[in-house]
Amino acid sequence: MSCRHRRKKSGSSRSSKSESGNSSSFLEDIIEDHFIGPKYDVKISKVMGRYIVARKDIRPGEIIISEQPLVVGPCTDCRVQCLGCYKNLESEDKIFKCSGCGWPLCSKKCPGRKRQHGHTQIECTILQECKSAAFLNYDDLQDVRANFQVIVPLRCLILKTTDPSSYDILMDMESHNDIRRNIPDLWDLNQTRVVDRIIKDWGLTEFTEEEIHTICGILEVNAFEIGQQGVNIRGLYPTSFLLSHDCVPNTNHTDHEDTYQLTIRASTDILEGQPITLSYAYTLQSTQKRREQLLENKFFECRCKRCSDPTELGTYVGALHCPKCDNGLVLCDNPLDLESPWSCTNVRNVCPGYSLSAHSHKLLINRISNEAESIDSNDIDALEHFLQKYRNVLHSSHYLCLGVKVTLSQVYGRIPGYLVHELSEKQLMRKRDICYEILKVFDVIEPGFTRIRGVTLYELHAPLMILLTRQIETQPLSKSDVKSALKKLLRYLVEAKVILSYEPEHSTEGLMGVAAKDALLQIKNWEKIVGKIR
Ligand SMILES: C[S@@+](CC[C@H](N)C(=O)[O-])C[C@H]1O[C@@H](n2cnc3c(N)ncnc32)[C@H](O)[C@@H]1O
Repeated sequence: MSCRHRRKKSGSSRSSKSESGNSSSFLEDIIEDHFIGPKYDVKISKVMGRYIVARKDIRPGEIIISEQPLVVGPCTDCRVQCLGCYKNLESEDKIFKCSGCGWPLCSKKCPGRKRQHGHTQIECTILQECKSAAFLNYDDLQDVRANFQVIVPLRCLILKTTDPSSYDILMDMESHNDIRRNIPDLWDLNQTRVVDRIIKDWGLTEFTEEEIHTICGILEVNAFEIGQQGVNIRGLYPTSFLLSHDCVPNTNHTDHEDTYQLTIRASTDILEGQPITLSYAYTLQSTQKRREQLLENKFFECRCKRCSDPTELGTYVGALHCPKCDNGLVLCDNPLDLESPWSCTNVRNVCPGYSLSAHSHKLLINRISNEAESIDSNDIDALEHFLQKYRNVLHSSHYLCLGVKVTLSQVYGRIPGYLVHELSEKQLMRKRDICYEILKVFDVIEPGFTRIRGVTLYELHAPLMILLTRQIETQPLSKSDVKSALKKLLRYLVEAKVILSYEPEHSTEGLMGVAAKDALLQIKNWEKIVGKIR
């Protein structure tokens, strides 16, 4: 959702613990259920509007909603892309243009041409008849990009005649027009880029300004960011928009690479009557950043448990080290107030007292954040240097450190000079320990069967396996020690395989799931030496 519902995407408390892990038998029991009728009830609250709750107890991994989109198309900040299949076209020497309407397509044979949720015949005819391509200046990609903002609103308007019942569902979604109308930057941009383009420039006078503004709001508040491998698209779904936000969500979602079918699964146990939630913001951010983003893009102030707690549920993902005393942590005095100062929480007789205004804190974090973002994600030395440089400023679980650690967990073992069998024992232990650190924090902020957990468990298996084999080579271990180490590995891999099997087949995560299956077979080979592992 435009900070759209993010694809970043628990099990019972049992299944969400990183160290104890899930029992593999529980995981292997999971079978895809064919669902009969909705698993949720719709409720209304004064604060949140409509939201959904579990109609019965729901288990981790269970599908709650799986549905086709009402509409799909380019994101507002997208690159110039094919209107049919959404392939990025900015690196092409020459952009191919649709022979009908003159808008960008990847080729004459684009699979998304004349296809629902691609470049339909009716869209092509409308864009052609209103001579819309005359407003595309191909010498200025920025200008073409800006024009793409009109595509999804136009697709929504087309539904009014082609599929009135879908249009009614869409128009029943929250637009927050009353709030957005009073944000001149936002409203005026929509007016010039979308409303005026459709009505004045293209002459589609059958639509009203209010109607188009409402659609812009509905998209900002309700659209999901979807698409695989750098594809930058958004979609509106008939039921999934009802999930309320929580900074510790209990679901995650995936979308199908061809059909854009959205599937929402429980990541934790959700008990009957409990709200079914997802996070509209990145979970790996501090309370200040998430709340700012939610206010700016979703128009509400989050007051969830995580936001209300200065320690963010004991994870310290926003904490700083005190520059004035040993071991002091600097936390926000009142996280529900964006203007609140930050102070050292050490007792008075230990710390002389340290405080930072909200403004100074923001400047500091933005500066460090820009530095982190400028690091090449394949440059292990630079990533490690960043962690060293800020070890006395940021808590080791600070989201900026953890973001770098997530990158490190995935590049150690994958890039030339650091391929997994080339790693020294120290580097293997580093990869292993980083994975444990990541799991520990995500077990709290994004618990259960989540993409990050699946990926991190997969990343963890390689250093554990190699460390074990190297250890066996240098100092003989007893059969039972080897067996218990393999048991742990097996548990991690089984869980990774289950979680990653939810991912689209050809996505990086989906392929990792296949690799996890192969790794499991290899562990099985050890049974010839140590006996049955399970
Ligand atoms: C995608 S819509 C969810 C459906 C919406 N409640 C409805 O009735 O159409 C997102 C909007 O729901 C409300 N909302 C969702 N989660 C919320 C939360 N945790 N606290 C306050 N408002 C929330 C906000 O108004 C937000 O802009």
